[in-house]
Amino acid sequence: MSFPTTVRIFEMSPRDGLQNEPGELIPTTVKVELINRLSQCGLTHIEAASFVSPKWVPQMGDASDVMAGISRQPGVIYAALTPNMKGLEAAIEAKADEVAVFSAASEAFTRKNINCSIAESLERFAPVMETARHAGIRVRGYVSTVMGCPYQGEVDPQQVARVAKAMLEMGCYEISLGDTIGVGTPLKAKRMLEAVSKEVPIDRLAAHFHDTYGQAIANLYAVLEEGIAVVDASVAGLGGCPYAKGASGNVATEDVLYLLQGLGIETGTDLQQLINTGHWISRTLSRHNGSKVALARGDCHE
Ligand SMILES: CC(C)(COP(=O)([O-])OP(=O)([O-])OC[C@H]1O[C@@H](n2cnc3c(N)ncnc32)[C@H](O)[C@@H]1OP(=O)([O-])[O-])[C@@H](O)C(=O)NCCC(=O)NCCSC(=O)C[C@@](C)(O)CC(=O)[O-]
Repeated sequence: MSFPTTVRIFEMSPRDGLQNEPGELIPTTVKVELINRLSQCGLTHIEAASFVSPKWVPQMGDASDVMAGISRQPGVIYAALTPNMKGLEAAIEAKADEVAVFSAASEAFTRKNINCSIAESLERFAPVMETARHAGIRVRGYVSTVMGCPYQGEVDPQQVARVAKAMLEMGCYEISLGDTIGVGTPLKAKRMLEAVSKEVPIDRLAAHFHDTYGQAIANLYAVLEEGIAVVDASVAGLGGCPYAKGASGNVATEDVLYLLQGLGIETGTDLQQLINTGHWISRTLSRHNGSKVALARGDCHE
């Protein structure tokens, strides 16, 4: 395979980036400003909110207010996580452009994350898919723990392939493969992708890599080489997972963009504006900026 000529970045920071932020609840105004700034950078796909139980993920409890507060830009998709019908109904009400259902390749992780088995999660998604289809809303699917699980350890690539296939057959337009705790390495990433792409065409797959072990950029390079053309990333490397202790954020969007620019791959995103946004949100949350590119470029030039 060879590298794709264009890559779509799916920006995760307002959802995956903020859902696990410790301490006080992040003000809705900060989330809204983050999303607006991201859309000004040229990003066209932003996961803006999560309609999950606020008892489980308190930081996402203001999802409806966030969706109501943003300045929607033409051509930008504002997406939301919806684990069940209750979430979907709220997301439709909030005018989410698309939604996402999420399961995992590990039974133990699925139980901790959404309180059911993998099979039950798929059953729960069936009415979500049906209702979203009637409402004309596209549904993305996430498979977590594709390269390792914080509870069960090793994860069989064939199991990742089975769950990904089931979600595709259910009607998900794209399956995002989550290295939830960032334990993957390039060879592992390639082997996992090899197994999954036998069941799901590569142009229906996305890479969602966390950077816990500092391997996310290397892993991305490996899967881009195999033809992956959709990458999930989070500005300033914001994030973690509430049900994956010790997991750090998604790979930083700035670092992904720098890699892609070096490969001559188009994304339509402004790197300097993204760096400024990463510095701004890191300052606002009093948080270390997890982007190496942003740190190398120094302070913001706003
Ligand atoms: C799935 C449930 C709801 C099951 O949770 P449950 O407790 O089994 O569900 P339930 O149906 O018994 O409901 C319990 C309570 O939650 C309420 N509830 C029920 N559903 C909703 C909803 N949609 N929105 C708001 N409230 C909701 C419901 O009304 C009820 O309220 P009560 O009667 O106790 O007052 C719960 O486990 C949950 O919300 N989990 C979310 C976990 C989560 O958000 N994890 C992070 C996202 S996944 C991720 O980060 C990985 C990813 C995608 O990034 C990829 C990767 O990196 O690998």
